[in-house]
Amino acid sequence: MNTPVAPQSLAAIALRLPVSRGAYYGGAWHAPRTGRHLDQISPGTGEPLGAVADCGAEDIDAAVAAAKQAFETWRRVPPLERGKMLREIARILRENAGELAMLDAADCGNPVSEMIADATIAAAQLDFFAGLVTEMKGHSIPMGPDRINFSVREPLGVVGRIVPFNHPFMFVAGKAGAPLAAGNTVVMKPPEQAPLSSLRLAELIDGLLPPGVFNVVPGGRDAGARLASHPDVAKIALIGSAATGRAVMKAAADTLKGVLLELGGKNALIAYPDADPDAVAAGLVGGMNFTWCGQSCGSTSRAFIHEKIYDAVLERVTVRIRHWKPGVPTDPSTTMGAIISKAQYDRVLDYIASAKQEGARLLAGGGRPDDPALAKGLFIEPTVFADVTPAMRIFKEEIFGPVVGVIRWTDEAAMLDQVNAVEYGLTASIWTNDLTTAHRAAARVEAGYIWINDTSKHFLGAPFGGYKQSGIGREECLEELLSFTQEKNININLAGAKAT
Ligand SMILES: NC(=O)c1ccc[n+]([C@@H]2O[C@H](COP(=O)([O-])OP(=O)(O)OC[C@H]3O[C@@H](n4cnc5c(N)ncnc54)[C@H](O)[C@@H]3O)[C@@H](O)[C@H]2O)c1
Repeated sequence: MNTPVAPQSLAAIALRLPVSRGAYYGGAWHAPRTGRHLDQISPGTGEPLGAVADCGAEDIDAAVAAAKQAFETWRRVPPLERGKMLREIARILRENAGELAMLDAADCGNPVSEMIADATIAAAQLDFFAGLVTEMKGHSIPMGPDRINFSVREPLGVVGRIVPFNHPFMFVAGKAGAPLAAGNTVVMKPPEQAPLSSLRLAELIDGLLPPGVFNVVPGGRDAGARLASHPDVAKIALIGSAATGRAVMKAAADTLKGVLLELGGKNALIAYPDADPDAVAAGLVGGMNFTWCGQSCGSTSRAFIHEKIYDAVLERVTVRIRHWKPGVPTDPSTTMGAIISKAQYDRVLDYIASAKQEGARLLAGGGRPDDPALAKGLFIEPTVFADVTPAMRIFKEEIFGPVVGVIRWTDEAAMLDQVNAVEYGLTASIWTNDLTTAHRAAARVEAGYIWINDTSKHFLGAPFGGYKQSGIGREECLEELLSFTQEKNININLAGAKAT
């Protein structure tokens, strides 16, 4: 169960930075062998949050060695015992949800009020996979009266997990659930832009699991690349961009390890003429996840609105969008946070400039907020462009920022071709009151996760993942657990070990 935290109690939570700033592996803290550190800056205020180890290949090697050794112990821990330990971690996350939310708000710029949900979602994921440990089942296969044939599922070994900045804590904690439940050990590489909550997690759960079972190695591309290519890593799972997905897959190829890839999206919202313009407007702004500046893989950043309701929807969008106002992320009343880094901030502004230049009509936002209290942070207003066309950059490329492009359509077949004319295929949101239309559109859209008359929500147990270049594999479901196992078939000759 989620523990709700009232805004007034959030305001009472002090920002508590982790004391440990190195790598956590083998159940202990280690200074980076690279000798390098990265300064952490709060995106909302520009305040320094201290330096964190910038680990590299040597650190990954040491962590993988510790994880490899721990695998021999962890794989023998009875499944229900493993589940019990994961549930205990989930309990600790809930108990410290406010503190962890405050830390992520300061480090990654998402509003603290929403980051509480991240901690509780991570706890729910751990509970979910803890409950699935006995579903790691094999089968028995009929082979005749004098034989028994059956298969069992075993863990893979050391699993490498690389995660991005948009939900640092939720990913670092929640994504450890499936591989650990299945009996693997994990080397986690948190995002270099926001590693503090992962270090705090390691501090909070230190001693709960046998040493080396769960390891955290902060660093950037070097550390990630070594994890992907390491010969003793049995599987590599990435949440990140399509470009990084390609690099990870190439690095994994040398040792033929499996990959699980959750990548980017350029997702479509499709509104049919029978849909209520007000509901569509709410879906359009809600689906953009402006709370975390659109920095969400599932954001529906291309809205295809039928011409019959186009003007009515846009009119309502300009009203509804006022709910999202950039503000200091650690302030409990803030509804929209800051952009993660200067590089990403410049990138988003560049996309806004390109849309203006290419002839899109700016409907809302389009630049920095003018509030002087926000002058030191990386803030961009929620931005809507109307009259976007397929030739424009903002139609095709993932911005990963608070910018949505609205496209007018008349012909369904042509519209669906445009929806599918991008390299991505992660989510889609379809708005209509007609069941036949909804099914027809859902069948045609090339995406792995589709909402009808809804947006953004994830349903634990339902497979989440992408078509095309949005990824390989499915998460948040039983298949995720099974993807961290391998099947062994055993054939018994009942005649016994006798000479014939
Ligand atoms: N499908 C999903 O579930 C999902 C969820 C959240 C974010 N994302 C995607 O993540 C991207 C935004 O995050 P980002 O900008 O941090 O992505 P990114 O790909 O730049 O970085 C993601 C992680 O990969 C690491 N990395 C970078 N280069 C690497 C390399 N060559 N080898 C190994 N690791 C490497 C980074 O250090 C980071 O930890 C967007 O494309 C977004 O859509 C996808």
